[in-house]
Amino acid sequence: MRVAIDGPAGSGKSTVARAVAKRCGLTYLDTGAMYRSVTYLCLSRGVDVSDAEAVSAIARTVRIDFAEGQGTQRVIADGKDVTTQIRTPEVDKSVSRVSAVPAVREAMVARQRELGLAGDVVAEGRDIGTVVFPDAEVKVFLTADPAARAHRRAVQREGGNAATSDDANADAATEREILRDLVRRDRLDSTRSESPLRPADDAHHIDSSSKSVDQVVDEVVALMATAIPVHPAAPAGEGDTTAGATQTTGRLRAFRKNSYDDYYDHALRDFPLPGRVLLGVAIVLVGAITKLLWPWKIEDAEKLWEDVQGRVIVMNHVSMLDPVIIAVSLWFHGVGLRIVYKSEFDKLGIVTWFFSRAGGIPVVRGTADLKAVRRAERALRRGECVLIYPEGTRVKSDDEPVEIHGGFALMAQLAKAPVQPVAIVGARDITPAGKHLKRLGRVWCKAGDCIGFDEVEAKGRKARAVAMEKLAMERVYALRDELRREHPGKM
Ligand SMILES: Nc1ncnc2c1ncn2[C@@H]1O[C@H](COP(=O)(O)OP(=O)(O)OP(=O)(O)O)[C@@H](O)[C@H]1O
Ligand SMILES: Nc1ccn([C@H]2C[C@H](O)[C@@H](COP(=O)(O)O)O2)c(=O)n1
Repeated sequence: MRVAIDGPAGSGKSTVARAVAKRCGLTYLDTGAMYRSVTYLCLSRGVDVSDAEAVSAIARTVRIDFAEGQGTQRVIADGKDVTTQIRTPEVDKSVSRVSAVPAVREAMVARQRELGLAGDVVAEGRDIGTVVFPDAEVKVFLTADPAARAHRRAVQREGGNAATSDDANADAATEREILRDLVRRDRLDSTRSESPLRPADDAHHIDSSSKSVDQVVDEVVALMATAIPVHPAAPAGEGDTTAGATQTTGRLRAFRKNSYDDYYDHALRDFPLPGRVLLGVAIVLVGAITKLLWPWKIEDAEKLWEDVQGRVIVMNHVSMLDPVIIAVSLWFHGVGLRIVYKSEFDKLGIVTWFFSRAGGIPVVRGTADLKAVRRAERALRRGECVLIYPEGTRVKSDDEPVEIHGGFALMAQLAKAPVQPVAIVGARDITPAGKHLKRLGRVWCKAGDCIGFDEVEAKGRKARAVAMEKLAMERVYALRDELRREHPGKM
């Protein structure tokens, strides 16, 4: 999904775009930083910013990249970290002039599109919704009145943050000067002939003057949740290596410092061999121990492996044994499985290390985590199964209110994959409420038939996804009730 946030200086675009990207697992693209980099290079090389030819020559040859470091996104121009240098008053004064040069814009827009190639991006600037990504699924035009923007910027320049402190003060003279500069820049940015600052016709307008950052972020995330992705994921084999994109092809080599993302984005068959062997050993051991302590059985188990296509397996969640049973069973039948797990588990490095090698895909709960959705979609297209617990967390009693998280239907819909319901009973009894010690006991699962979207009657993509969620969970609970009838007393 592409999210475009445009608006005048100081309206909060960077703050909001960064927070939305973090919350939803998307790449953040600060396009203003790119125009600033060109401006900084001009100033540092003694190039007159009114010399359009000389400025264009720099813009055409510079290579701008973004990298993570020191807790923030770093801006790299021709291999040099310019993150700090591009935020000086000197750059502020000249950047509007530089960014008005058509050849500069042409070069920057081309690089921005390249950086956004992977699709999952929150880009902010002045012309994102109108020029750079006119087909972005969500477009926001963020404004705030000039006085509020000048105050925020003045506080920021003095090392404070108007977003986190209501009574943050700044020197009145500085604030006046910043206000003058902002108004001047607004005028230049919105009246230039080339890609002037203006809202896209289909942009949502948000005035942040009296809203907190969190309120604005919530509004954007809500817009994303109702937007329909229009950019299909790159089919398997078409991964690319541009910044922010995901490399999905090629075997991962052992002992090569592969990142966690490498594991989330690659096919299981491309994982390094030593890791796969180690995982196999762990699965055999865990399978044997759990079978011994809690003899488990899957009724109609062949439904899980007789069909080779990728599918989303949804299941009720009562204990940590639930994913183990499915993972062990599918591994023994050679079916690749990606388990979608809550990113809270990633607080422990060793857990992230193990889950990534085991083919897990982390999801940031309570958000539209589109990166996770895309990863799952690609896995399904490759023929891997995706196991997901729509109940979110373990349900310890039938009286507990349960909220179903619907991302699974979107994954299936995007990948044109079916959804398979599975139920489990007995596992809840092995961890009695309030106790850590496990009890021995039998556990039963039951696999249901795959549900295709052709069984769903609703019209429209969103309505069909919602209908699939409902139908799949009804089937899960019907299977669970069948198991309870067959094995009375088991929960
Ligand atoms: N809703 C808000 N309420 C209060 N302060 C905010 C709000 N949004 C952003 N800020 C603060 O305002 C300052 C400017 O925000 P930010 O840099 O995100 O604006 P911007 O639109 O990206 O500006 P520019 O286009 O010049 O880069 C920051 O210190 C930020 O913390
Ligand atoms: N897409 C963009 C982004 C930025 N600019 C110009 C306008 C600003 O004056 C300058 C710096 O941007 P900021 O860092 O303040 O967001 O760059 C543009 O023309 N188009």
